[in-house]
Amino acid sequence: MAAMEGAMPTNARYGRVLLKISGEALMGNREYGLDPEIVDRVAGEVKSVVGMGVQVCLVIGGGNIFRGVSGAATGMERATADYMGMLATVINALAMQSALERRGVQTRVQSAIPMASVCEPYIRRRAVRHMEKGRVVIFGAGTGNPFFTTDTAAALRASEMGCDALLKGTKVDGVYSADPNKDPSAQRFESLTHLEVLAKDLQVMDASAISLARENKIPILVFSIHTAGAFAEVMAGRGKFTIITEEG
Ligand SMILES: Nc1ncnc2c1ncn2[C@@H]1O[C@H](COP(=O)(O)OP(=O)(O)OP(=O)(O)O)[C@@H](O)[C@H]1O
Ligand SMILES: O=c1ccn([C@@H]2O[C@H](COP(=O)(O)O)[C@@H](O)[C@H]2O)c(=O)[nH]1
Repeated sequence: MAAMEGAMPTNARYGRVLLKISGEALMGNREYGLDPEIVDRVAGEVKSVVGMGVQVCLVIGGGNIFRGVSGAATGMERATADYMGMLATVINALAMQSALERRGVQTRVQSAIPMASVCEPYIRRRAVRHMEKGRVVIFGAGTGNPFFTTDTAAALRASEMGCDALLKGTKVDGVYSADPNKDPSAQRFESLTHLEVLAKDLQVMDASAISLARENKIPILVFSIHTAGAFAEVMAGRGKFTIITEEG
């Protein structure tokens, strides 16, 4: 378990985690973009977990601004649309950086697409060092490659950072037998194996992200980022979440 320099995690089940936040979850009731109150509240949740002595890194989706598939549906070249989606994730990363720093949390944004005057480029060892120093690292621009998603970027960065767990903070409180927003009779799972998620084709996270987490033996915890205090509760093994592990 990774521990922050000079601090031991208290109450936390994991020493270093990656939190993936869906872009749409930061939109609130708006149709597009960011709700500053929600961004601020989520920053508060992250601060609480940093306060537990946990090393935290973040990947934020871009679905509140732009998704490549939507651009492609209007006739745009898919790769170009995907680059627009990746740029959207950098906007969200900068908004979260600002919210965290207003709360006194030290951060660094690293982008998979270099943009020298805006943030650091992604450098794996440098990101690890930032976390060891207690800084929250926010990874922008996904994997840097079109045809991927930020779920896969989250599993990739969690693997590269040697994270003990990958948490997905989204609009639903766990993994269901079907999309609960579309099927009110969907049943919620307490635990699953990575293979079960793949075999049942549960769409809460991309199959490539699940496979990568499975290969690297990283547990995935899915919870609602809208429940106040949920991130810290999940880190302490309490509250409502679905855990996906090798054993289930
Ligand atoms: N079996 C399932 N269990 C739970 N949620 C599911 C399931 N199938 C589909 N979903 C949907 O997946 C969503 C979670 O992914 P979400 O779209 O929020 O994140 P994302 O695509 O990674 O982020 P972004 O909004 O940035 O594109 C939930 O809101 C839910 O509606
Ligand atoms: O590695 C990546 C990550 C993302 N994209 C593009 O960005 C958008 C937004 O990401 P979400 O995961 O949907 O929130 C995505 O639709 C892709 O178009 C990418 O190309 N590569």
